[in-house]
Amino acid sequence: MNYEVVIPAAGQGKRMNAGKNKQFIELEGKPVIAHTLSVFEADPSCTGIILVINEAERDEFMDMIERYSFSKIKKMAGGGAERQESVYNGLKHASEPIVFIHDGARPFIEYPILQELAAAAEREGAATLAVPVKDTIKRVEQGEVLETVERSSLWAVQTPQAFRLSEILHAHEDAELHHYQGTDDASLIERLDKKVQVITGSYANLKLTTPEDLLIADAILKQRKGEKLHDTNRTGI
Ligand SMILES: Nc1ccn([C@@H]2O[C@H](COP(=O)(O)OP(=O)(O)OP(=O)(O)O)[C@@H](O)[C@H]2O)c(=O)n1
Ligand SMILES: C[C@](O)(CO)[C@H](O)COP(=O)(O)O
Repeated sequence: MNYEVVIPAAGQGKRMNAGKNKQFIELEGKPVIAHTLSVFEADPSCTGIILVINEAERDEFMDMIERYSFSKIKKMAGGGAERQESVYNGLKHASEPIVFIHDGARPFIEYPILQELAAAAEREGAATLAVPVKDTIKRVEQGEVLETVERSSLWAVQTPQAFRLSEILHAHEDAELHHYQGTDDASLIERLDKKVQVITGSYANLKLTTPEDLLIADAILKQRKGEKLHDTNRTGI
């Protein structure tokens, strides 16, 4: 099933504290955003990529696109002050009935799960990847525990999230109208009392947020490289 993807990459990476947009941090010599784009570039069902960027970084993005010969980027939209605004700016350029939204800062998404997500979005209207939380979660105020939240139904939500285009556009329009700020796009659908299907993702699909995430990122890449080498040796290719 075909889809387009909106990739917000217009953040500042404040928590990463790298002195630049974290999209341009290199992992094994390749910028984070190039790792992310490569997955969608390689997926035949992805018909177009809408990349959302800071205008001030346009030249840097253009150089990266040329260097890796990405051919599916149909639009580079300008980012907004918050992620939600950046995504909405990108969505306005989408045209496929199914659209994915995926953080530029999640470079480890893997190809096989994308079809499952697209099918769920077509069937249910909205779908997200998520994983069960591993830690005990407590509600805390002013350094004091208020309660321990029952963990069995808590999931950590990831991207991609997939939607019928008409529905997510309407949800963003309505959120803007009512000044609602969510931390993901699925929550904009939820506030309209519509269903969001959960597809179990992978703990490796982490969002690079703080410096220690880069250590995990290196380990994931090394492990994947090792796996590829192992496959190549087995098949003799
Ligand atoms: N105004 C914004 C804010 C975020 N993003 C993008 O949304 C994704 C997830 O956001 P986050 O991890 O919070 O990234 P930053 O906003 O860059 O990080 P920070 O909050 O630490 O500054 C990232 O790919 C980021 O580039 C965006 O396009 N526009
Ligand atoms: C959308 C998201 O990736 C879901 O986990 C996440 O909420 C975006 O990151 P932010 O730090 O809230 O901008």
